[in-house]
Amino acid sequence: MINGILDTQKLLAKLETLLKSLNTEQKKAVETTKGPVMIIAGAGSGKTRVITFRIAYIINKENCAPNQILALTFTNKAANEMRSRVEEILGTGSTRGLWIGTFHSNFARLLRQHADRLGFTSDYTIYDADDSKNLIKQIITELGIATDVLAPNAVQGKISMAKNRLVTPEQMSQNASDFISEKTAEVFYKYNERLQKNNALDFDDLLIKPIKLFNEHPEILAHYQERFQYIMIDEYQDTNRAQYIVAKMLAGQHRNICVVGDDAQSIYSWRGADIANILGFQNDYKEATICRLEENYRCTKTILKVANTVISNNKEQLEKTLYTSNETGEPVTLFEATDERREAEKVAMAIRERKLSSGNQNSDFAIFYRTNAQSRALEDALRFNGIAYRVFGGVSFYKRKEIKDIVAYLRFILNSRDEESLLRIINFPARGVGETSLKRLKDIAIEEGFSLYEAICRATHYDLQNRLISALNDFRMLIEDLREIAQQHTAYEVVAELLRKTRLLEILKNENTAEANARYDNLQEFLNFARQFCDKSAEDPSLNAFLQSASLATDQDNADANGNQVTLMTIHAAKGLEFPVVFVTGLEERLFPLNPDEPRELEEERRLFYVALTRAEKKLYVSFAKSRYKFGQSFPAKRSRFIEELDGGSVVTEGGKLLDEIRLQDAEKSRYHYDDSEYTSRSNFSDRAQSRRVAPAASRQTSLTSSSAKKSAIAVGMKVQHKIFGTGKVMAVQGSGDDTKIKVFFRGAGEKTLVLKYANLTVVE
Ligand SMILES: Nc1ncnc2c1ncn2[C@@H]1O[C@H](COP(=O)(O)OP(=O)(O)OP(=O)(O)O)[C@@H](O)[C@H]1O
Ligand SMILES: [Mg+2]
Repeated sequence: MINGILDTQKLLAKLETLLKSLNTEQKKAVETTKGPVMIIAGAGSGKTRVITFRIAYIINKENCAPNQILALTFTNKAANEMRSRVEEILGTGSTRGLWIGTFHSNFARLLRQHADRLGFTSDYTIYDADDSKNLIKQIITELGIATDVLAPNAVQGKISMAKNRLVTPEQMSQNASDFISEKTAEVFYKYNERLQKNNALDFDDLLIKPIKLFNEHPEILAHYQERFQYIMIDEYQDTNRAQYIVAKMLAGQHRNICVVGDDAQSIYSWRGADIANILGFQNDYKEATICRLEENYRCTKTILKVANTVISNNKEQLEKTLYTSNETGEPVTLFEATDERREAEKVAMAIRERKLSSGNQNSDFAIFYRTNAQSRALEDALRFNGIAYRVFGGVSFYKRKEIKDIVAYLRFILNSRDEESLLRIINFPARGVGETSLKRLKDIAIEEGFSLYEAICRATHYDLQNRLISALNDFRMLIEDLREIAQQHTAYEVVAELLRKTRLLEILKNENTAEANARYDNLQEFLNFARQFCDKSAEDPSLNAFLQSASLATDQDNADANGNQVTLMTIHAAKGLEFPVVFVTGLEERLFPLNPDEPRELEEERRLFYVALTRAEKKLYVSFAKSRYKFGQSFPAKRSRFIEELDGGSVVTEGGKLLDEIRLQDAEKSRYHYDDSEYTSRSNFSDRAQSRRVAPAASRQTSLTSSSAKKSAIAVGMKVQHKIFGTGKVMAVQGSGDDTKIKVFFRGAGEKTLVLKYANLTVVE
């Protein structure tokens, strides 16, 4: 007992210290727990920190059970961080039952409990964007329309947008005025029908089905309204209409809703995010307390100044003040490069230099780009310089073929109505169920009014080849066995058993090609994920929970999965994060801004630039190239208008120098075309790297692979490594034997002539 009291006192003292570490406005936001609260404030002003403290404060001071709090974050990673921060404050286990996560994961969980009310089972499958696109493509084909007339991508975009705006297929059809829009509405209708039939929900459904559920079953809404006494939403500027409505519904009773965001960081309007939600909040909750956070704790004065200067060019924004008491810091460095490879080299060199001069380590650096394709040249240069890095986004681990195949098995084990998954696995690994057999089975299913799987289970009743019947029987037994295992065992055990029974690992191992080996590794990695998941989620290590977490993994997840590596990501994925040193690359017209013609899009691009700049704590680099490869061809590029906006046109302001521009040196200009022939081989090199890419979650240590010195075999064009000068390319070889001299162009140190005998070079493969 005495211990308990002491603990309580200790905890109170801890909370008091924490509250003291907040500024007045932040403290007000934490302590105003009753009634609606809105914090719209600039980058790095502590919005996320306020939400985190608020959760701890409410659990402790308001004596609120964690399961009465709903906290909505933009990524799973942010949710995990918040949860562990609260546990640091209140102790291990103190957040048990807390509903914290993305809209998608919280509502996927809620829907699981009430899926039957909507005609789904709790084992429903979550279709990701690729699954949805495949289904849409199939439907378009079934309607007898060519996919170049009705492009699946475009249709998918329209359907998703409609869903997010709560537009039904019927409404879309009523508003349709031409062939394309009529057919889009028809596909939309059939797509929903097919999802229902497959017992599947897409990402958008996870947001809109709760609204349907609440509208049709007011008693369920009332239950959650009563339960969630406190609701908090981070990154509120990027919520869409459906998210806005569902939050409003849930807050209907207690009205204790706290939203934080920054209109200047709204970067998802292309996905339906609606800035009007901020204005709507004030209308819905006239009594709302508005908090203004004006001090930025993240950036140097210089970085904040350039970010503020840039964003002031936007017309549509709420008035805000943002200052910092941090040091002035270093000027922003601007690099100019001849092409994207040189740009990438400069980034890599700057990282190397900084590691020596400023004591930074790899994990201090982040490199941002506007589009995923840009990461290639950067990856190449980092690898060339022996700098370990990780790429987030791009082709995600879960989208790899072998992983999707395994996931399809797991989905189908739980949900035998999921025909998309069934089609993926029925002949994988090959069991002799070819296209013709499948067609025959589909016909039987239609004739008899069965699902495809029912037809498979009753194969013996039909006139089919014996070999086929036996293959289908084996398949059915495999599925039924695994289904039984899934009912009593953890996700890890199911995955392990699935791999064993299908002999997939063995098959890949025997194949022993580079590709098969990569797949083998990925499957092993997937098995590791399953194990980690089960260790982490002792509360619910079920297959269902594992699949949900795998389906909802975002680009940013596992961004902190240890390892001292440089981070590479798109700016969209960088939201909410911070790094000591940031590189914003590719500042070229029509790349960043991507589409400068449309004023509203230009403003969104500028907000994106603002997000990028404000991720930096100490040092910021921006760069552009004068030519860039696109579609296999080099195109001239023009310096982005955003560069001129960094310092408002003047290089020196009263605060000192803002921008340090490093222009092309003459030597660089003259070697502009020196090794264009090399491009092909280098891009092949990066192709290979691309295919070796592993998951955001899988570790991607890179290192320079070097063979032993092969002095005698040295030749022009080889890449070599020198102890002091780093890596370089052999430009010329003179003389022979002990007198052999070579001329090497080192990326960092320039051209050097060396006596081969003493140079102690290593050939880099
Ligand atoms: N009162 C404070 N004292 C010291 N550091 C603070 C304070 N408030 C916030 N910070 C620190 O400032 C940084 C930015 O905080 P946070 O990420 O919460 O800002 P934010 O407003 O959510 O930023 P963004 O708009 O980028 O999401 C963090 O490192 C945080 O720990
Ligand atoms: Mg934040």
